[in-house]
Amino acid sequence: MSAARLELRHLHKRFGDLDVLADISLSVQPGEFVSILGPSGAGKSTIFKLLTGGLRPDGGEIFFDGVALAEETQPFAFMPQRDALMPWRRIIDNTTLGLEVQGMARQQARERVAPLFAEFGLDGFEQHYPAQLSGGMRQRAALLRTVVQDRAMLLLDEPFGALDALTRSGMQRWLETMWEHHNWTALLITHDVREAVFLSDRIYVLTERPARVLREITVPLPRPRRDLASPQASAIEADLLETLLNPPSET
Ligand SMILES: Nc1ncnc2c1ncn2[C@@H]1O[C@H](COP(=O)(O)OP(=O)(O)OP(=O)(O)O)[C@@H](O)[C@H]1O
Repeated sequence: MSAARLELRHLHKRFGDLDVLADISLSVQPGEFVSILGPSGAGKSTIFKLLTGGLRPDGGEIFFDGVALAEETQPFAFMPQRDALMPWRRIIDNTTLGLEVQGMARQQARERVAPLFAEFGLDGFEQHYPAQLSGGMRQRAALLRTVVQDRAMLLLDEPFGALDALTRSGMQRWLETMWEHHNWTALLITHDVREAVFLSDRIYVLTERPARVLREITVPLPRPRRDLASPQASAIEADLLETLLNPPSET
């Protein structure tokens, strides 16, 4: 079998006396949508910080396309929990930010992002400021800024956590369509069980801190997943919820 796009082997991280990640091993195949589901404070965002270079692990290894991840390489496009748009920059100039940081001239970056505005539901809002957009539109702008950097893998940290339930459902459908269309490889952090079932090919369930992988499940539902009320989807959701609420006790 060819190498996973991303593989974490026995990652371990502590902050002083606080053991946050006890033992995290997981993998993501090219083109796969994988979620990490876990209780609040378990250490999910810490995993992303280890990937994006903000933190170093105390133990374990990270492989990308079969090669140990080097500090100077950054194959990830990362979208944080909050949209993190700059309020004083127009939407077009917010979406070019990642490219500009990489050294691309603003005009060239604008030419790169402009054709994508329609697909991201932002057509006509290029010259608006973030405060003039809805929450869902801001998240789509943040995702546009993230994906336009053309990195090999997307890291999404609860991208829809701050949205109301209806907007969130619409965004999940939209993201699934975009993921299928663009063939992205994605790793999503969420504590929304239904969101994980809706979007994922596979789900890793973490224990409470210090986090370990409690379960790994495959979601065999056909796509597009329009019918989350189906008995099969409901059964997976109920099973995951039960695991989170009543985790098997440690031996
Ligand atoms: N730089 C840091 N220094 C010290 N402690 C930290 C640091 N970063 C995170 N922590 C602690 O590590 C634990 C895990 O934090 P983390 O943000 O990874 O959790 P999470 O699972 O993403 O939480 P949530 O789902 O609520 O966003 C928390 O107890 C947090 O206080």
